[in-house]
Amino acid sequence: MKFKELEDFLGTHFIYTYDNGWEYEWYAKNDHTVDYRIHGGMVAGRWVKNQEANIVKLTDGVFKVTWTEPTGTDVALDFMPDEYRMHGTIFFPKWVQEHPDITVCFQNEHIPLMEESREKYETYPKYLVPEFAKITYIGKAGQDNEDVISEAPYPGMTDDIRAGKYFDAPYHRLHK
Ligand SMILES: C=Cc1ccc(O)cc1
Repeated sequence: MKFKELEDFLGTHFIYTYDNGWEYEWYAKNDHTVDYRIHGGMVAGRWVKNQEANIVKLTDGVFKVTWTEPTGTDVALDFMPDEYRMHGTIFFPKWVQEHPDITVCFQNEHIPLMEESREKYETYPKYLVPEFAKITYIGKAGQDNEDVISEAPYPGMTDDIRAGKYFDAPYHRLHK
């Protein structure tokens, strides 16, 4: 199916691997909310639900997503799903680069720690990571589906999802 309007993009679940090897999983939960899990890279193991974001259509089939996190990390993503390509820029504060372990958690349960850490440690210079990525999976999860990102990442999870072993046909999580 071709993507054209924002409505086509909202409710879509993606897995992609950045050209630097970092693997991410990301869900356009609704027109102002995103969920994600990080499977590879500097902060592998981190996962987040209900991050407020700005999501727009740039032109037919091209979508831009931007947000700022409790850690002070800023993110800008551009999706070209029909080409199985996206581009992401992550703007990490210095402290996340120096202490990535602090951010590797289910962030929703540790918001005060993120806010304390961004005050306690240094912000600058920021560490910019601009990378293209290859989209390896596109799933039509529907909007506000709490099953899409509902547990911590585990080794082999993205292979299970791609193999159709993780979600049933109505896009609910199997083996709960
Ligand atoms: C820091 C979060 C984040 C989430 C998705 C993505 O592609 C890049 C960064």
